[in-house]
Amino acid sequence: MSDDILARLGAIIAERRQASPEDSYVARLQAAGLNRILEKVGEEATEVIIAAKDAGDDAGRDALVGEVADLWFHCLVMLEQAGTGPEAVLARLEERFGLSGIAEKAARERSHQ
Ligand SMILES: N=c1c2ncn([C@@H]3O[C@H](COP(=O)(O)OP(=O)(O)OP(=O)(O)O)[C@@H](O)[C@H]3O)c2ncn1[C@@H]1O[C@H](COP(=O)(O)O)[C@@H](O)[C@H]1O
Repeated sequence: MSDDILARLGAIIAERRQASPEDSYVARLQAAGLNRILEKVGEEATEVIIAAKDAGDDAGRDALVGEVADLWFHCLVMLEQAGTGPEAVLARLEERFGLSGIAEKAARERSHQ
């Protein structure tokens, strides 16, 4: 089922701490460490931007979806490395749901005065 795919993927990424880098791409990234993971997040973000510029037709949109999936996946690996996971990000989005970005920014600026 796709509705809990982020949670399921987060759980697999955490389990890969016990896996061998020979057999698992995630374990290989974890063994390589934070800088390598951040390098991958940066590469994937750049690929998303390039794909978004070229997403004017079905093939382009499909390529963009694939690049965003790569970025989300590598962000999950980064979150696990930092000791957190997708549940925390989903909870944050849930908290913000329905709150206009403009209203949120205004409230933040008032609290800093
Ligand atoms: N969702 C993904 C996923 N998305 C992308 N990728 C990998 O991320 C890499 C993307 O990097 P690039 O496009 O830069 O390709 P590359 O040149 O092969 O990468 P590098 O050599 O630069 O590392 C590819 O190797 C993809 O296979 C993923 N690898 C794993 N998963 C999930 O993670 C689970 C655990 O994976 P393993 O740890 O490999 O078992 C899998 O079952 C999947 O569900």
